[in-house]
Amino acid sequence: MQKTPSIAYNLSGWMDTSPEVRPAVNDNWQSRRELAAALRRLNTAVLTRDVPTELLQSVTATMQAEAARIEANEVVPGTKAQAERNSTQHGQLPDIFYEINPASGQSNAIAPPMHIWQTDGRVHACVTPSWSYEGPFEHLHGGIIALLFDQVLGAGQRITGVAGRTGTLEIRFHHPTLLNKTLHLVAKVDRVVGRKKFMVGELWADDVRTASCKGVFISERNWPDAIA
Ligand SMILES: CCCCCCCCCCCCCCCC(=O)SCCNC(=O)CCNC(=O)[C@H](O)C(C)(C)COP(=O)(O)OP(=O)(O)OC[C@H]1O[C@@H](n2cnc3c(N)ncnc32)[C@H](O)[C@@H]1OP(=O)(O)O
Repeated sequence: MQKTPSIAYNLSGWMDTSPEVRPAVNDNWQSRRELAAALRRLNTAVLTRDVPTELLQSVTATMQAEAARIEANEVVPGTKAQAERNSTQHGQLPDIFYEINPASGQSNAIAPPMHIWQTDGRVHACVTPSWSYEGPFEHLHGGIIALLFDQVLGAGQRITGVAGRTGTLEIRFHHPTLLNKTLHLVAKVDRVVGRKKFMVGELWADDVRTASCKGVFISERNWPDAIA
């Protein structure tokens, strides 16, 4: 009988402690990072070029064929399944989380990607959103700002030693946020009350604070101690 693989649901080591993006854990993840970067580039190019219809149709046919080649491989859906696979190719839970998260995942083409690190009791992040994330003319979409805050405040709560889910996010948009510019986010724990972690964060473009956020993250009653 095949033994059920067990994993430690421990995310320690997931977050960097310096502004440098860490190298991929192996060639497979490095290749995924490069593919994700190519997909982001393609998406932004399609959105920002006056492309002839025939070229669009041709590229679509190519991409459909390429998607089918990838889909022909074994399905391993989601972070948990990938971690439980427990193979050297797939890495451990913190590695997988680092790569596939939709806000910060280096290997997720949806992610801008934002880079997050922890230092001095705060969580910092930087991100350069492209035209793919446009909301109002030439500016960042507010829903993307919410995504960035959710991730940064959500990452910051691990300073308390216990993870939790987002209960409430309250965002104030002070100024429009430009695209194609490196933005900085910072978050910290404001206070902890029972299972509730009250987080605060800010989004900065140069010396302009364009948005600020308050978030409540709530630990589950029976959350495994290892997850932090
Ligand atoms: C996903 C896990 C990742 C783990 C690794 C993390 C580390 C790596 C960083 C990654 C960063 C990712 C960041 C993205 C994180 C998401 O995106 S999570 C997804 C979005 N959120 C959800 O889906 C949450 C859905 N809601 C729920 O599951 C449940 O409502 C909750 C939030 C767990 C609370 O349920 P509950 O435990 O039954 O709460 P309950 O006992 O009724 O209330 C407990 C206390 O909280 C208060 N409360 C309840 N709900 C709320 C609320 N919505 N707002 C404010 N207060 C509330 C109550 O008033 C009560 O307060 P007190 O009476 O004690 O003063």
